[in-house]
Amino acid sequence: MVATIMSGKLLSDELNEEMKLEVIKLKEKNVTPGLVVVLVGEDSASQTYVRNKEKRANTLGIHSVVEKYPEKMTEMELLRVIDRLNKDDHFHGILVQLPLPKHIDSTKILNAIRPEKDVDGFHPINMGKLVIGQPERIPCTPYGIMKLLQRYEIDIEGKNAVVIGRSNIVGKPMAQLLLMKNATVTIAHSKTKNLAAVAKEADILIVAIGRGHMITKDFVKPGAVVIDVGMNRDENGKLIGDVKSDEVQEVAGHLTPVPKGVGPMTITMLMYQTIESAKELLN
Ligand SMILES: Nc1nc2c(c(=O)[nH]1)N[C@@H](CN(C=O)c1ccc(C(=O)N[C@@H](CCC(=O)O)C(=O)O)cc1)CN2
Repeated sequence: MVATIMSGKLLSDELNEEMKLEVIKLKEKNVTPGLVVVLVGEDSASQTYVRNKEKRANTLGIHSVVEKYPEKMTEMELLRVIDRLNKDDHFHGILVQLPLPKHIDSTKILNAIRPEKDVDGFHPINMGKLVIGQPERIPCTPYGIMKLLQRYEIDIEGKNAVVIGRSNIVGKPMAQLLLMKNATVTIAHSKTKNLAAVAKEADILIVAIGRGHMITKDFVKPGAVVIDVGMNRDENGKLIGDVKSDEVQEVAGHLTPVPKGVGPMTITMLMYQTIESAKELLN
């Protein structure tokens, strides 16, 4: 068996065309969706992601501003920035690029964003709404994965889904979204006993561990759908996923590549939620 490759890049391109039309319609009603991205410090990967977000927003016709601040900025100063952006009607979405410098408590900062403008879906109100099955803003990576599963017509109801990783950004919201589609969901993590056996039960396996090539074919049930959220650098600096794709693709039914799998969908869903947030102005 050779797995079908689920291309986040292709789906992103399709959704971009739809979003461009949505933005044109909103502009005809005098609403220009606005996104502000706040970047603190000099992390080079973060700078790349922020640049990509800005580029994508511009392509779609979204008003996009990047506010850059020095590494030594204080928590209080950043809270004041958020307060100002919360009140600025030009912005329907506020995103604070993570990770923040260590001296700043990211939870405090994310909790200060107005939930309506929280296009990352990380605010406790938005997380809570997701948990009670009334989502309004959804973390972009798991949201993008759900769109990929839908696009590739993956049946979720009644399936065994195993999510490896329990972060607030990916693992927990991912499990919740799969549960909402009536999967039987297991969350596995670093303390899980016999991870390979647990993973091998999965019809849908979501891997967000952060360890390059850790998931070999021994973790995968034949025909399973395998979603690789990992973004790691190997010894040559090459981007690799958590899944050893060359051997897993011989066992899995579907597999997301790294790059061009889950990554592009994260940015796409950020744009999508910015547009949705702007649309709410019309209601
Ligand atoms: N506030 C947030 N911070 C961070 C998030 C987030 O969702 N919200 N996620 C990550 C970084 N990230 C977006 O911010 C992100 C990372 C990677 C990609 C992506 O498209 N990756 C490409 C490969 C890029 C490369 O070559 O390095 C791919 O997978 O094809 C998009 C978004 C942490 N911070």
